[in-house]
Amino acid sequence: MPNWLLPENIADVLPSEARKIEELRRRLLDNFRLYGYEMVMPPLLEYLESLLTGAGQDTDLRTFKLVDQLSGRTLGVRADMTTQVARIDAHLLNRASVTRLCYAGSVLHTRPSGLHATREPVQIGAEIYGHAGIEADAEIQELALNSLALAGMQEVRLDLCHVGVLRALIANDAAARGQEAALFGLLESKDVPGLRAISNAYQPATRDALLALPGLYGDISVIAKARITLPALPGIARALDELQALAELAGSVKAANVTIDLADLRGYHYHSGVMFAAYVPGLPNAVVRGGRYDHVGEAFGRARPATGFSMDLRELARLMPGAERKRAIRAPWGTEAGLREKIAELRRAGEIVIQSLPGHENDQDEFDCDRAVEFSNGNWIIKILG
Ligand SMILES: N[C@@H](Cc1c[nH]c[nH+]1)C(=O)O
Repeated sequence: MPNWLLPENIADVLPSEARKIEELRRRLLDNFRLYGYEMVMPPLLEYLESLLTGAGQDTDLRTFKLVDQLSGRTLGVRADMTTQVARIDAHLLNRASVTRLCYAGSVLHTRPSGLHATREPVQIGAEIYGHAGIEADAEIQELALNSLALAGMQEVRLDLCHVGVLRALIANDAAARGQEAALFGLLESKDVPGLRAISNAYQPATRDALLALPGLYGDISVIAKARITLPALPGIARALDELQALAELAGSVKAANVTIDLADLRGYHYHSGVMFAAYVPGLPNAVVRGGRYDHVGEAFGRARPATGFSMDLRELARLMPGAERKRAIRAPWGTEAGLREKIAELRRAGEIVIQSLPGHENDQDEFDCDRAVEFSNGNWIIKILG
């Protein structure tokens, strides 16, 4: 095996793709700033216990582990920056007010999340801490949809769900308590026979509700149907009200097609309330995931309401149309003051100027040199190339 082969689902990013990713990263971060989000840069590695605090078993399985030669302790490479940002909010900032934070950076996954998925996504996201009301979720949802629009995504499907429905059902039935993980798993895979088997000993109302959840999928009318089908527990009523408010809000954004899926709890292991995932044509996996996770701050010793979203820049950039080749100016190699001054002036004006190294006059692959700097009648001038 040649020793320059890369591991499976790990790849180099070549120039035109790298430029798309970087331009999108800048565009999204600049937009987050317009909403008042402050950027933070958590470390790539942390002690494993801190990295996995509040993160759930799913994150544990996705985390690469290694031994720290300095302390002898186990370190983890981040698989998701969201909980790191919650740690920053809980411990380092220690603010009592609302805090808006954003981030962008590589994360590593031990296993790809799909057949062709990368194990090194470039995660970008935004989080709000300190507000428990639906208004924060509404802002996050708007920003997520807005980010997809900035990435040129025209057709977006937004799936909304709420972990509060299942939690309320479990809390209300002694026989179901302690079986939360199994129930989440069965609902994730929409395993109705499995749900039927596990719920044998539950109250009939809990059982009927669990068996109804996989069918509570569709447009906003599902919420009204759920109000009739599911038991009238306060936790369920609250969850359905929140879903209704967010679905109406998202429905008013043009190009977003909203669906409700009360059994879609895939990949949400630290979330505590309303959750969403956005899908675009051409990609089976969600391009954006987000939602409320009020208990993670508590695991860090400081309870803070939290909600946010994140997405993979690599995947988004791949869905965008190919970047056009950038127009550039070719200049000869040389050290004369006049030439150097001319080149500097053009670059100050935002032009790309590429000096040809001797013997490599036609090498500029990514750039379309439509002009050239030339010496004519004692001056350095720009010549349009045909
Ligand atoms: N980081 C979560 C999404 C999220 C961000 N903030 C809240 N939830 C994920 O990757 O699924």
